[in-house]
Amino acid sequence: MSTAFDTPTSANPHPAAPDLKWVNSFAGLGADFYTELAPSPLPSPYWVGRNRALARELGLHDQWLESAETLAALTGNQPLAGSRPLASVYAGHQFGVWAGQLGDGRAILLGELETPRGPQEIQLKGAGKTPYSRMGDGRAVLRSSIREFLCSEAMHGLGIATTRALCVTGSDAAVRREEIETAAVVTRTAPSFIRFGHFEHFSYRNKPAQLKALADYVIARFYPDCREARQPYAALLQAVSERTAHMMAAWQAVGFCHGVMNTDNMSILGLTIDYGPFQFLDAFDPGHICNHSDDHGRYAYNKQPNMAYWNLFCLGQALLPLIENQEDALAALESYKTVFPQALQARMRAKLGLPDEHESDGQLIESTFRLLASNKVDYTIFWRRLCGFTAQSGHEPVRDLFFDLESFNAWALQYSERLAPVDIAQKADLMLKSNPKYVLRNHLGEEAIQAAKLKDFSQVDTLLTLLQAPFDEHPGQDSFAGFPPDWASSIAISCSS
Ligand SMILES: Nc1ncnc2c1ncn2[C@@H]1O[C@H](COP(=O)(O)OP(=O)(O)OP(=O)(O)O)[C@@H](O)[C@H]1O
Ligand SMILES: [Mg+2]
Repeated sequence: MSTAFDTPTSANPHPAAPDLKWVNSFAGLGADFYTELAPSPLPSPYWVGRNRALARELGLHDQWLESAETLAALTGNQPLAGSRPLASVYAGHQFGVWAGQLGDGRAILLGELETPRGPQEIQLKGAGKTPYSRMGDGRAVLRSSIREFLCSEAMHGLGIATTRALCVTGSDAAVRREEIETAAVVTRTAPSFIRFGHFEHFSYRNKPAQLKALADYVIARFYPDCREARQPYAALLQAVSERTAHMMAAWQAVGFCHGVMNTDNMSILGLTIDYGPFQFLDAFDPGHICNHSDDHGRYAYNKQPNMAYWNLFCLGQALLPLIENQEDALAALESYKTVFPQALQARMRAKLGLPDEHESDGQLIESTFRLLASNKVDYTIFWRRLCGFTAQSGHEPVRDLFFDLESFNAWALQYSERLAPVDIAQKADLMLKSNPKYVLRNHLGEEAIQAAKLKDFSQVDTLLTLLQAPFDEHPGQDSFAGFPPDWASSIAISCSS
């Protein structure tokens, strides 16, 4: 099939400037939804990390991510022909409180590209001030940009719905946070960056026509089945609730803490969005709070599923003028309460290597979580070691992780009994595909960041390779799959980014 991304032709001689096909459908919503503006340039940009696999998926030439023109364009220093840069307006509830109008304060949407994976929006995060920057400087620092770049690809590698990251470019331009840092820009992609907060904005401003236009746009592009429903907007709320439920089950199963689940950070497509103070659990602590700015633990690991429901409730309220009937809205939200536990249980069964469902599985999963919590066991290492556990053998490497051996032995007996009828090869295969060896632990990100600050980007590259295939063994790279060092617990990740 011939696409706009095929090998260069005489009409399109430079691989750095492929004939990108822009659609820019969001811009078609009209001026109430955004402000058109160009990104602000940064001096002397350089590459920090490049995701060639994603570039290929998007149908871009390999050389595209090598060229100086692309570097300039994705740092915001040079326009890309056909793009239509804009910052969108949204609102949100932050830490449970209505925050009023927000918007893309440092992210600029270049537009939407036609790609072999369907239309994809291209956004530059950290590309300068916009009318929605409020007190912010419109910038993102190198540290947080590397974290976002690596984590979005890690989540994708884990099979979790997420925005993606094509590259990070840096500049030595100074950015003031707690200390002086340097600037960076992450080029992100997603079918859409629309958040719950976009709907809240038009609802709270009492703009029903815009609210309806936005809902119709989202339905037409992403939830076309809802159009056929008796109440399309209630159907939309239900579909978003279900996607969010699947995303939350995936987070909980892998031990991912998001850290800032405000409604402006909830994607209408059920994608993980805004990688700020996130963390993959080291020792299993259900009440773990990864965001040092989250004083009351609103977004602690074990509260995330309820917070997602709270956020969906806000979306439901925002959609009420369209749904009209409160009963329909509540019924649509109910789906979260059934889909989330089912999806979580399915994921946990896979982690335990149980291909079929059994009525005692819920109890086994509960007792596994309790055991991990009381022994503060490393979450990722436990599950990976468990892949070698059978009813007859492989207990030792798992037992070594526990100090309360009596409880472990009781649990191991319960698990062994459940495993008895399961085919060993099938179990191992399922578990090795469900329990990653590599996750982006805080200390791994931190080491890559420290090296990157000295202009050594090799660890960013290495981590990207490992995290894009986190279930594979990667011989020779075991040091990236080990226990966190003692200093890892002193890493303080806050909202500052
Ligand atoms: N340095 C900054 N300059 C301008 N606006 C900012 C800055 N940091 C955050 N904001 C804005 O503050 C609000 C909340 O920020 P939050 O940290 O949730 O988002 P973010 O990390 O900037 O981006 P995103 O959600 O797009 O990944 C958003 O409207 C965001 O654009
Ligand atoms: Mg945000």
